[in-house]
Amino acid sequence: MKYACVGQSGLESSSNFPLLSNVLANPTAGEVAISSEQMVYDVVLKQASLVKRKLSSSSELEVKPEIVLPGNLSLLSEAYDRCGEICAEYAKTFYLGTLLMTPERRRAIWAIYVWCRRTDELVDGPNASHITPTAMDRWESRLEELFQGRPFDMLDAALSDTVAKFPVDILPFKDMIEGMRMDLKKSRYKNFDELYLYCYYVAGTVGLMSVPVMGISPHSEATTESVYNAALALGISNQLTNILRDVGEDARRGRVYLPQDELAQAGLSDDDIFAGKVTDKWRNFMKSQIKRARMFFDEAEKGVTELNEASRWPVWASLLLYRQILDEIEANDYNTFTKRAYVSKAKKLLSLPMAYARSMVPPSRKLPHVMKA
Ligand SMILES: CC(C)=CCC/C(C)=C/CC/C(C)=C/CC/C(C)=C/[C@@H]1[C@@H](COP(=O)(O)OP(=O)(O)O)[C@]1(C)CC/C=C(\C)CC/C=C(\C)CCC=C(C)C
Ligand SMILES: [Mn+2]
Repeated sequence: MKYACVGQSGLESSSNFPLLSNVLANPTAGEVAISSEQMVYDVVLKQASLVKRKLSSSSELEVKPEIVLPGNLSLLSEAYDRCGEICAEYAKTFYLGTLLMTPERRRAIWAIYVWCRRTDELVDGPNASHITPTAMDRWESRLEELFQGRPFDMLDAALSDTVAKFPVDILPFKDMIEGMRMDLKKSRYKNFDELYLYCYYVAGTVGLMSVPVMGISPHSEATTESVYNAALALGISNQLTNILRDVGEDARRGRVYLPQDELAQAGLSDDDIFAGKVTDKWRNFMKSQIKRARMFFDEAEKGVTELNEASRWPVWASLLLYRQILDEIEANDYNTFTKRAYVSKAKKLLSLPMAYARSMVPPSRKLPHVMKA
């Protein structure tokens, strides 16, 4: 059966899918039209059931014992240390947050971070103009190899060890590569449905990769699916924020990630983006985009408390810090053409104890059913 993705306005709510409607529109003959959100939700369900199955079939906790040859042990620990250094260099606050996690979880998250960073660098880094589809295919083959225990280099070896120890599936990794491929060949997004899929590929996937390592609290009564859904929402909200912050920078590279149909509805076009003038039309457009990004952050909040206690702080910190970029965009009068919205050091510092306080809140218990008099 063939599936066709369809467009959605993206701001309405529906019962099955938390933030979007699942409208079927204009499928061509022989196709069943499903929205990007439905496609991505299927991935969430698959990941959640996979992790449940793997955990219930294993008699140990999540971490498998080390079976390594004596010489390899120190090589592996060097590889993880290098991942930690890279993480500290690129994402200091997040790195600090990981220090609260258990050593196994912490180094596994570093290994995932480094693989994501390297994947992003392929299309965003200094050599991006030389990256061909073949290079992406080779990167994907390397991924498959490392999942089968045959890493190509030291950093891959750390991830190879991580995926052997935690119930991490290859699909979100492959999907991230797919997102980078999309970035190479696509510079416009017809509607929010197309943009949603892109955001899932490049950022929602990070949530799906991280939860099996971070772990869900043993006290959580939430369903695994709902926690994965929140993780996905955090990735989407971060990426939407990233896009709103970088409108000017992306336009200078010939890229417009904003949904074309919503721009048109607001009376705007690519030319307005390239001209970079803050008008009332632009302000109104940005207000609705910010509102949507905040809805995804709200959705993400519901899941953070359900994570293992030691994993909550870095996630809260990342959520609070990234969400404040939206406040800064507002404070800059929506000028994301020439001003980069950033959160000051003072505000960042203030957010850290706030994140810590939130991370102390245990998962909520379902109230026992109370009979009405
Ligand atoms: C605690 C935490 C944040 C863990 C995630 C660690 C991790 C593996 C991060 C990888 C990030 C990465 C390098 C992704 C590659 C693609 C990319 C660059 C995406 C953008 C990140 C922001 O980076 P930056 O501002 O540096 O962007 P530029 O390249 O400079 O443009 C993204 C916007 C998305 C990153 C997505 C997340 C951080 C989502 C994390 C979600 C979770 C950890 C799930 C938490 C669980 C629940 C239940 C809420
Ligand atoms: Mn990037």
